[in-house]
Amino acid sequence: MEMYIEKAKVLVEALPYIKEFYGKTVVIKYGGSAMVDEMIKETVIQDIILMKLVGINPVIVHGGGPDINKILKQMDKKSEFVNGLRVTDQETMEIVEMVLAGKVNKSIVSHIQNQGINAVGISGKDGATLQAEKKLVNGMDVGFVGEVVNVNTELISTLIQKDFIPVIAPIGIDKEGNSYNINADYAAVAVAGALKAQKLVFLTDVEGVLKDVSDSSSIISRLSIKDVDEYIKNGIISGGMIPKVECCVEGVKKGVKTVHILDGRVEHCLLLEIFTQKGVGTMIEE
Ligand SMILES: NC(=[NH2+])NCCC[C@H](N)C(=O)O
Repeated sequence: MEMYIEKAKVLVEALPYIKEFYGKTVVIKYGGSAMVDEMIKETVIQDIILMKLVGINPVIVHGGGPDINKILKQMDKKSEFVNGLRVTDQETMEIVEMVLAGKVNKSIVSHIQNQGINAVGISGKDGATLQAEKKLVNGMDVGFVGEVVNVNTELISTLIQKDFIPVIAPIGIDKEGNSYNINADYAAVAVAGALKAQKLVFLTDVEGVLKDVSDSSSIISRLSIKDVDEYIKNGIISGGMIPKVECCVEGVKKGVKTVHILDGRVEHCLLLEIFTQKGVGTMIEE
């Protein structure tokens, strides 16, 4: 009997969160290992479907995974580099768009449809969802690399209303109709902010924000955006974690209630974070 009680407790623990998040939007930035490992990929999709079936509206913004480099290589497309930065010329941009909005995007849609749930894959160009401008990287023009200047939420909102899970490839469009490659983290923040999402969840290849980077058990479970500057100053947040956390702060400032950094290598990290009290990653809030 004991065993059954434990199982019931898991569901009862989830109950207040199912209530709280019912009808709310949760944006998931899907990238890294969670996109590469077939087994993990399947569990991520399962988690998203469970969220959907308990009344949450998931919106997926995905990265490119290793596919872009692989296909550029296969097509023997040599990249030019300016001060270490890859230049996205017209031809490279076309390949990036084919891979992101074609292959990667549609593969995610297939996985969801395989489970009998409706998903629609769009790129940021569809419905002028991600309106972009050229972005200078370290003051340099590196081609068709863009930043989001405005999000038109109409198409995403329509899909949500009709019960489709939107799956968004981070490609922006400018006033002339040019395509821009957008960093998927930034695209996810822009989308979550514009939708005033309940949550933005980053699936990453790290445990979360750690107090001590060499100790994976030292995870900071909750972090207020007020404390971020100090954590950066004293080196607790450092290196590649800085831009990630800055994205989270921006999300909260744009009106997203909580932003989560999760370890996408952990099976069912989404369910564990969203439907338990302690969660498994770092939750960033006001
Ligand atoms: N890393 C954490 N402290 N997570 C707590 C998550 C709490 C709750 N399940 C939520 O999603 O809002």
